[in-house]
Order: sequence, then structure tokens, then C-alpha cells
Amino acid sequence: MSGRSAALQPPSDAVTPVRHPDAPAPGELIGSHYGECFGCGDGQPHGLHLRVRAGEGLGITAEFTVQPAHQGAPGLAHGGVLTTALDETLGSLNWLLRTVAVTGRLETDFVRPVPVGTTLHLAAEVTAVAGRKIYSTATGRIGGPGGPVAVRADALFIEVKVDHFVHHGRQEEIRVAMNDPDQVRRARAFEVNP
Ligand SMILES: CCCCC/C=C\C/C=C\C/C=C\C/C=C\CCCC(=O)SCCNC(=O)CCNC(=O)[C@H](O)C(C)(C)COP(=O)(O)OP(=O)(O)OC[C@H]1O[C@@H](n2cnc3c(N)ncnc32)[C@H](O)[C@@H]1OP(=O)(O)O
Repeated sequence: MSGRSAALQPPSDAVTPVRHPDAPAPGELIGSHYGECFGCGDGQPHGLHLRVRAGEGLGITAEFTVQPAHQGAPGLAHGGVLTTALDETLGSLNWLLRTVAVTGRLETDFVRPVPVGTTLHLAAEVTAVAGRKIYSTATGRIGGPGGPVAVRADALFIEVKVDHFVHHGRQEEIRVAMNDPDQVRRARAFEVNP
């Protein structure tokens, strides 16, 4: 059963965006956007450590292996953790558009339980853009990239400036991030749009 809410239906003036000329090449492993990110950072021992690759066109793929720390029921992944994996994969589409955007709305269908130890094969794509609104969709499959769907999601991301994080983030972490040349370089890569 899947029914998208009205907020996730692109308006009639929505367009199909183009992949940014500086987007990572298809097959390229996309590094973490922030080392302390719960979804993709190496600095979080219980994080998802999601590994994301650029796909063709407006698509991306990712893998996440469910760890014991991710349980919601004995031996099964927590639904919120699975949603995080989808959110992180959908967020990584930012790299293809070279746009900084945050999740505004995210709707998840949980289709099959996902046992601990399972590698979730995720795939996401941008479906439409209308002004600052970016519409996207994702699936998580088990057993392989062509395996049965365990989770799927539709999302609306909203474009923001890098300043969004500087303004809203706790100063302690912002200070550390801004003193890290690698982090500043990653953030700057998004500020240069054609
Ligand atoms: C120095 C450190 C830098 C670190 C950053 C470095 C690099 C980052 C770069 C890239 C990152 C790459 C990968 C990221 C991967 C994964 C990240 C995971 C993603 C997340 O996990 S991210 C956290 C959760 N996320 C939030 O923390 C958002 C909280 N929220 C807000 O910050 C505001 O709420 C905001 C900004 C969303 C909107 O606020 P706003 O004032 O800018 O805009 P406004 O309200 O006018 O909305 C404009 C149009 O969007 C429509 N709209 C808005 N919200 C909607 C909703 N919920 N449902 C339906 N429609 C919605 C309106 O209806 C209007 O539509 P219309 O134009 O048609 O009227």
C-alpha cells in the first residue's frame, strides 16, 4: 500500500532538473558530507555508515548494513533507522544537483521486516523540481540491488543556503566545522551554481 500525500505531488509547473556538470561521475563513491553525520559519518560509532555512489542521470545508490545497535524488536531493524537510511540516501541527491537542501517531508512505506545483519540496497532519484522544492523517491531492497523491496519513501526537500546550518546549528559544532578546511571545502562546493 502506498499513497503519497498531496504535499508530495509535484505541482503542474514542476520541471525535470538537469544533473549538474560538476556532479560526481556515475559509479563514484561519494564521501560523507559531515564526519559526525549519523547517516554517513565515520565519527558516529552507532551510526549507519551509509556508503553512497553516484548513479546515472538523477539517480544514486547506497548500502547500509543493519547492526545490533539499530534494533527496534529482537533481531529486527528499527523503522526509524530504516527511514534515516532513506533520508540520507535522498539527501545525497544534493550532490547531483549541487544544491543544498534539507528534508521538509518524508513518507515511508515499510513493506518487509529487515533482520539485523541485512545489507539494505538503496536507490533514489530526483523526480521533479519546482522553485526551491525538490521531489524525490527511494527504495531499499534486501538480498541485492534487484531483491524485494523492504522499504520505500517519497520526499520533498527544500533548498537552503549553507548559512541555514551556520545560523541554526549549535555554535560548538559549527565552530569546529568551520575550522576544518575539508568541511569548508565540501560546503563551498555547493555554493557555486551555474
Ligand atoms: C558549516 C557547516 C556546513 C555543513 C553543511 C555542509 C554540506 C551540506 C551539503 C550537502 C549535504 C549533502 C547530503 C545531505 C545528506 C543527508 C542529509 C539528511 C537530510 C536531513 O535530514 S535535513 C534535517 C531535517 N530537516 C530539517 O531540519 C528542516 C527543518 N525545517 C526548516 O528548516 C524549514 O521549515 C525549511 C527550510 C524546510 C523551509 O522553511 P523556509 O522558511 O525556508 O521556506 P518556506 O516555509 O517558505 O517553504 C518553501 C516552500 O516549501 C514548502 N514546504 C516547506 N516545508 C514543507 C513541508 N514540511 N511539507 C510540505 N511543503 C513544505 C512550502 O509550502 C513552500 O512552498 P511554496 O513555495 O509552494 O509556497
